Amino acid sequence: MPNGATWSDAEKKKRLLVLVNPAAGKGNDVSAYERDVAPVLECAFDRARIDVVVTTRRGEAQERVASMDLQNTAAVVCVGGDGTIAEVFNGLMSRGGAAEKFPIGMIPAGSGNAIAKSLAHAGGEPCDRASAALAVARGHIAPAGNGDAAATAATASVMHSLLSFSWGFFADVDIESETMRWLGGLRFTIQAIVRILFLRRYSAKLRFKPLAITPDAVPAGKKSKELAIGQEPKEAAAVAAMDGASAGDAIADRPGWREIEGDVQGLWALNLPWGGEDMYAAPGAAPDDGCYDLLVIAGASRLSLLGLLLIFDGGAHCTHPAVTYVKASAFELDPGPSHTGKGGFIAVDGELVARADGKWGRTRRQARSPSHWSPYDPVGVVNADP
Ligand SMILES: Nc1ncnc2c1ncn2[C@@H]1O[C@H](COP(=O)(O)OP(=O)(O)OP(=O)(O)O)[C@@H](O)[C@H]1O
Repeated sequence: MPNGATWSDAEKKKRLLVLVNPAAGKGNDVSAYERDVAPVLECAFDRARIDVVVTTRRGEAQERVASMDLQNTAAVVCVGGDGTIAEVFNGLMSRGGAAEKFPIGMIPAGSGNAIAKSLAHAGGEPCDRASAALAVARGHIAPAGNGDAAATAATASVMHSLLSFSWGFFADVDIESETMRWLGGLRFTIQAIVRILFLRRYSAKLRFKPLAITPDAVPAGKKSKELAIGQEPKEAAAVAAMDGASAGDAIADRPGWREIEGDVQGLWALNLPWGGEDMYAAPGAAPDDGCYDLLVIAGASRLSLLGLLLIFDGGAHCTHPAVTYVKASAFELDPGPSHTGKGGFIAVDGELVARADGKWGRTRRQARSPSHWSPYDPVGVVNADP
């Protein structure tokens, strides 16, 4: 369905599958769905055609979507956070074909809500349940990933990503803050401060294929390239930092690739501009630009990281001396352990990536235990959009 279109009569006769994750955010109250979302959805779909499923465990949303009747369903609506959307997206991608372009409605009810925030920002809408419900009821569909999704060749399995790939500082903050889920989005800030105070040092080898940003290279309709020409001062400053040619060392046997090796503290690769509702992490990112925006932190002191944390909400971190910000069509990460032997997680769309041998990361409790620590194998991430 093109942007701006609304549900056709034929689609309105289909069913709407609503998946409510009661564990998302501070603990999703199903009555909040009934109060804020259901009445709006019922403007477009007959109540009897709306199937509401409250998930009972991790993985259920993915399983349901993997086996649902696509022909008779108009869309899947996620009431949860990025993890819920990631499950639904992976469930659809596992089916292949038309399922890969199946509409997903996103009602922000998680801690980060980065995907919903990015889409709301692009549409000039506020990121809240009622506005998102209205967007679903209107049937306005925007591309959010299929043409630009990463096939993440992680060690244990292939994971498809709409939003992000993170390692080191960024993933540790995300994964280790899950015990503070009751705090909502504040859990990220608190855990980031903890991680800065008890700083871990990591080593890694990061290889990436940067995209040269020049006004001449701007394909029509590509938002991130429009930003590169500079429409908003803050964003233009951030995009100015995306000079792939000056980031990293050239790799002799791989033309066009660069390498950063050594004291790399964290990598956050984003497919969308917002990394959380108040984290304008990658101002130049767009869902359909065929690349990831890489944020690499290397050699930063505690003070420097604290300073970074304070300016993350507006995008100014991109020009910080400790940050390399570059657009890349592919990248490979060979992560080493942290000097404490703890953390060093990899997360895709905020979800922990398990290791291939299953010895570590089989459960989150195991993953957090240093006795289970061993490094990941190298991970390659490519963009599905050539
Ligand atoms: N009934 C349930 N009990 C426990 N976990 C669940 C249940 N249903 C779904 N989950 C899992 O809850 C996890 C967290 O959900 P989600 O990511 O949507 O919320 P969040 O982490 O608060 O938000 P965000 O990812 O935006 O920060 C997901 O990994 C999902 O698989």
